[in-house]
Amino acid sequence: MKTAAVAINRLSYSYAASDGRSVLALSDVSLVVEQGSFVSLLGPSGCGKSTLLYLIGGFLKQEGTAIHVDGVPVTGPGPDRGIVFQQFALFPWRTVLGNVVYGMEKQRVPRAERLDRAHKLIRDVGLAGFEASYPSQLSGGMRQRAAIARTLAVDPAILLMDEPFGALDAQTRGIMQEQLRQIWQATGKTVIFVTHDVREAVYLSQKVVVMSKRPGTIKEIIDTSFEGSEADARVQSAVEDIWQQVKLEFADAPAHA
Ligand SMILES: Nc1ncnc2c1ncn2[C@@H]1O[C@H](COP(=O)(O)OP(=O)(O)OP(=O)(O)O)[C@@H](O)[C@H]1O
Repeated sequence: MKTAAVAINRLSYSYAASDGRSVLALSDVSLVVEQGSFVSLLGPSGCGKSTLLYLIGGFLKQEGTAIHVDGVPVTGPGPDRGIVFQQFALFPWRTVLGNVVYGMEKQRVPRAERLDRAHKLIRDVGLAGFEASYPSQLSGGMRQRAAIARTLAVDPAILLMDEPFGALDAQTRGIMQEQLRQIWQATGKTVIFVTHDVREAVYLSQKVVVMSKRPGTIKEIIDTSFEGSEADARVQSAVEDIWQQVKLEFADAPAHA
């Protein structure tokens, strides 16, 4: 049996709003993400998808021990969890190569090894030839590839992705989805992927977690690991089913606070 990379047990989370009240963003969320699996979080705007991702990443603090990564309670960020944001979080003053080696410098990986690893990753994400370019000289898709390479460079066991392709045009997005799928299959990393796009979620993931409107709860977890000759038809029918679920939540979701 696969072991749980992430186990969440009855997690609730509130933000302190500026008027002193608190905003309940997540309510009683329980979820197991198995090691090496690809799970998408889907739900209406403001339902707490990013909040859940940041809590798993340890970037938001929570009291208690509702989240475990490999059996250890999350108390803060760690090198076992890498995050990719929608807006390409690259250092503008560093080249592509400089960005990709950054985390390895912090980890004191020897220079020759970090350059080797960086060059390989840059090739893997299709950026060979752009090592010396600065982020401002790259297209959106290229920047996001560089950001993915930078996150992969420190070899996190778990990749947390917050709408990583949300800002890309449809064609680039399709190419990036295919590349991510290949990276996932080649590396066996656990991926938790936030998206608004039902088709993207079904295409990429083994499981789609549908969340309710705020306060976010888990409405349904749908198995989408289709293989074989029926796969295409089953993807299509899963997209339609999940879309129906999500539509109900979107229909009466409050405006994003
Ligand atoms: N710093 C904050 N202070 C107060 N409330 C917040 C804060 N950050 C988020 N929220 C609220 O918490 C709820 C969940 O936000 P979150 O960004 O996790 O939702 P989301 O599902 O990722 O939304 P989207 O799909 O629009 O990105 C929202 O109602 C939001 O307004």
